[in-house]
Amino acid sequence: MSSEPLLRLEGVYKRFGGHAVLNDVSFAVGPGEIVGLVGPNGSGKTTTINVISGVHRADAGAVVFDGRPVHKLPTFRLARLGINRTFQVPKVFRDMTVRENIEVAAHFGRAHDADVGAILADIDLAAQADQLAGSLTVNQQKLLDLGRALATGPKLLLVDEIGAGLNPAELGGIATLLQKLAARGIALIVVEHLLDFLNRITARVIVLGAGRMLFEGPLDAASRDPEVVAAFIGG
Ligand SMILES: Nc1ncnc2c1ncn2[C@@H]1O[C@H](COP(=O)(O)OP(=O)(O)OP(=O)(O)O)[C@@H](O)[C@H]1O
Repeated sequence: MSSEPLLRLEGVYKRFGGHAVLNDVSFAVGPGEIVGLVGPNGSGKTTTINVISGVHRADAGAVVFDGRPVHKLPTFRLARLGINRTFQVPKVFRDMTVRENIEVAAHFGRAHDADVGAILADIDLAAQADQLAGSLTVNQQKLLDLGRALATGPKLLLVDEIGAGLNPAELGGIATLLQKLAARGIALIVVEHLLDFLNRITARVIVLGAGRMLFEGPLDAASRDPEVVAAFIGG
């Protein structure tokens, strides 16, 4: 990790109605680093991603990206700066071809010269380039969702539960791809319930419990941390 992180969350708070969903969340991510974001259901993982990507605005605290505060910027401005994400349920245009999905996404990002062929090869969908996205399998739609995010030329990619419902071979393929992206310098925050999958791609996790940061460090140490164990078993 370089001396200046790419992303810094500083004391981020988010409430929905009377419910405090994020409570003083602070962490940093460097270029090319993969960080796992884990925690029980409802602990605030997706909300963290939604705040970083501009879907929700933090009530207090700051999100600093590439040295500038970005927590008041809308999603499309953040995409142009180099922040993009995937969704738990892939958001592809089902009536467009795979290639068209990537071409459209490229217009919203930083890299207007997106190399569509290279992205299709990365996500292993070159053979399906002219098929309608709606005809793809769930795994392929997740890969296309990732490809759409890549078409914007992200420096930071937020990956929300990409592993759910995939078989071991599909998981292996996605793990390899995420590592390849990190090796190119893209920072990744990976929200995931599948700890074996996370363990393959990163040694560093942040654990949230009821919106608070419970732990930051190696995954194997997290699993021995009493507060983390209590949060997962509802203690
Ligand atoms: N737009 C919203 N309006 C109201 N409450 C919300 C909203 N989004 C999230 N919440 C609530 O915030 C809490 C945290 O939700 P979030 O989706 O961030 O959790 P999570 O850790 O990603 O959970 P999961 O693992 O189940 O996806 C939950 O109680 C959820 O119901």
